[in-house]
Amino acid sequence: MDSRFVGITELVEAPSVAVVVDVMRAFTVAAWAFAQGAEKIVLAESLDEALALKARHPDWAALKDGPPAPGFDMVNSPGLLRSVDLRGRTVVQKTTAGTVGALAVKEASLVLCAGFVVAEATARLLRARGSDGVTFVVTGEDGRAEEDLACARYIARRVTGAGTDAAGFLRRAAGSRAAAELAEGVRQGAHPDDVALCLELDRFPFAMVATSEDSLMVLRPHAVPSLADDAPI
Ligand SMILES: O=C(O)[C@H](CS(=O)(=O)O)OP(=O)(O)O
Ligand SMILES: [Mg+2]
Repeated sequence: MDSRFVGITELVEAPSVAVVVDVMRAFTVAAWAFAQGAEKIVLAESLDEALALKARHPDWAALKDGPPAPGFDMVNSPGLLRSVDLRGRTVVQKTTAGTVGALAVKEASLVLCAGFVVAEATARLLRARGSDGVTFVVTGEDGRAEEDLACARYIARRVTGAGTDAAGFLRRAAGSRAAAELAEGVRQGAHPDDVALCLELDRFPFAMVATSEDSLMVLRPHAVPSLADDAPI
C-alpha cells in the first residue's frame, strides 16, 4: 500500500481513500460519542452552521472545541463526554482541525476518521478494502502534529505489517505539543483524563466512515470485517 501523509493545506485534489487523523481530540471524542450511543455525527463547516443545524433540529446535540459557548451542548473533551448519555442522538461537531480535515476530503470515495482509539479497526477496514493508496490527512499543526503523525504512521504500518509495536508511536504522541497543552490547561474545554483517553489504543472495535448525506458530511461507526475476511479483495 502506498501511503501519503499530508496536512490539510497540502491537499490539492480529492484522494481516492482518505484517513483523516485527529488524536487530540476530535476523533477520540467522536468515537466516545458513538460509544455513548450517538447515532451519527454531522461534521459542520463552521460554528454558525453548527448553530443553524441545532436551531433546525433542537434534539441534536451541538459540540465545539474550546470553552463552552451559548447554543452548544458540549465541548470537545472525551473525559467530559464519557458521562453523557447520547443514545439515539445526532451530534453536530465543529472543531479547529479534525472536522476541517474531514470536510477537506469530502469528495474522496472513502473517508475514514481516526485516532488511536480506533486504530486497529481502521487498519482492518483498509486491509479488507484492499486499498492500493491511502492519503493520511494529518490534521494538527499544518500536518506536523506529532500525535496525528504518530497515529497515521501506526495505522499505515498495521495495514501492511503484522505485529507492529505500538509503544513507540504512543510515546511520540504522549510527547506532543497537544498533549502538553492539554496537561498544562492551555486548551480550554478539557478534562484531566483527556490525554490518557486519547492514547488508549484500540479502545473501540469500530472504524468511523464519513459520507455525504443530504449535502451534509455525516460520520457513522462502521463494524469491521471479521478476521476471516481480512484478506485483500
Ligand atoms: O479540541 C482540541 O483539542 C483542538 C482545539 S485546538 O486545535 O487546539 O485549538 O481541536 P481538534 O480539531 O480536535 O484538534
Ligand atoms: Mg487535534
